[in-house]
Amino acid sequence: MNPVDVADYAEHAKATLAGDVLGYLDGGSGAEWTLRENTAAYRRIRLRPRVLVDVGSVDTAVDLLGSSLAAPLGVAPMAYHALVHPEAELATVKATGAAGALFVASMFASTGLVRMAQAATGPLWMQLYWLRDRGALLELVGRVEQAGYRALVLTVDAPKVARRARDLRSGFTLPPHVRAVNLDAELMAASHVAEAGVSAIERHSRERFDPTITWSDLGWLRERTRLPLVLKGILAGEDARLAAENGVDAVVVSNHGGRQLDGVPAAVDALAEVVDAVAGRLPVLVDGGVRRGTDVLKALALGAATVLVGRPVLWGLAHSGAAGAEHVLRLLREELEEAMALCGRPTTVEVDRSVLG
Ligand SMILES: Cc1cc2nc3c(=O)[nH]c(=O)nc-3n(C[C@H](O)[C@H](O)[C@H](O)COP(=O)(O)O)c2cc1C
Ligand SMILES: O=C(O)C(=O)c1ccccc1
Repeated sequence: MNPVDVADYAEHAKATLAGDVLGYLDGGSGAEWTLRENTAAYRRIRLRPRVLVDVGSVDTAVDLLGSSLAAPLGVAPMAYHALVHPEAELATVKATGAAGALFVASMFASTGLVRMAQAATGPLWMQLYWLRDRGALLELVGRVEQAGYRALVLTVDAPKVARRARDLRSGFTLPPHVRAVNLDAELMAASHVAEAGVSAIERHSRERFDPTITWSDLGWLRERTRLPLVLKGILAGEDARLAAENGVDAVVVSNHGGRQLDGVPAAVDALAEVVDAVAGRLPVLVDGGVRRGTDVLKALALGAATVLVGRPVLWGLAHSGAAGAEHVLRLLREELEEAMALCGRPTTVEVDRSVLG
């Protein structure tokens, strides 16, 4: 049967992917409470439509850090797209451009960063973790700048990767053909070996990520790149304010898709606090649990500039490569268009908190 919504793609992935890969993709940390909250929270938010508004044409376009997007949608940075399809990030990058969305490549992408840039037809950002080896970090930043990426996204909610029970139970390790090709061979090797009680991904992050960095270190990176700097993994208003004061250009409200600290609220429930704290000084993005166009509308209403989508894109990629990933993004965009029309808000600038009931 042809998928008609994101839930259909989720079901297809569940029925067809190998158990350990599915567990790595779909799973979260701890008791997976936050993971469940991410989707449950959207279902608790109610919409408040206005009627007899001319919605003969609906425009989903937004501007974000100097780029214009046909839809307020982006692909969240996710490691190793090659786990689910041989065309990997080349397929998802092409799909994203075709859908008019933003692509955020993971530092742990399984495709070369130059090849991703060559396949891109829309804005492309690169996500980074802060490596203990600052030389290696800067060298990577140089290659990212050179390749034409338009922003750096520093993920700050993972000084170490959290324990994920599904990966420990399955003994998940990367298959030999899946590698973080933009990082050095030593780092890559660690992710292929399992060890009792520590997943391969958890271990290499512990060895290579720098858990000591603070706001003052951010200045060091800020001085060494001209690219806009985005912080991903903000959940507190105080941190959003500090971001604005420390030369950061945008923040992503995120709990890492329920994969880091379990027990934090759904990203969408933390959104208003962050939006209010930055008070228009920075664009605020959000990710986690977006599965419907109405979810996108709710996030925009709470002040998000753009919404990032994670797992659904990999479900689409697993289903049918670039076509599936593009269909997932187009579905969300079409559902958003429909929701905006039915809510009586034909442009994104008209979407504010009055949309919420
Ligand atoms: C398989 C997988 C890999 C991920 N890898 C990364 C990563 O390399 N860097 C990062 O900042 N976030 C990573 N994330 C988190 C996503 O960027 C995003 O925050 C999350 O998936 C959003 O939630 P959603 O999947 O419910 O849309 C990953 C998430 C998944 C599911
Ligand atoms: O799996 C993840 O969520 C993630 O962020 C990650 C971290 C390090 C390596 C690969 C993925």
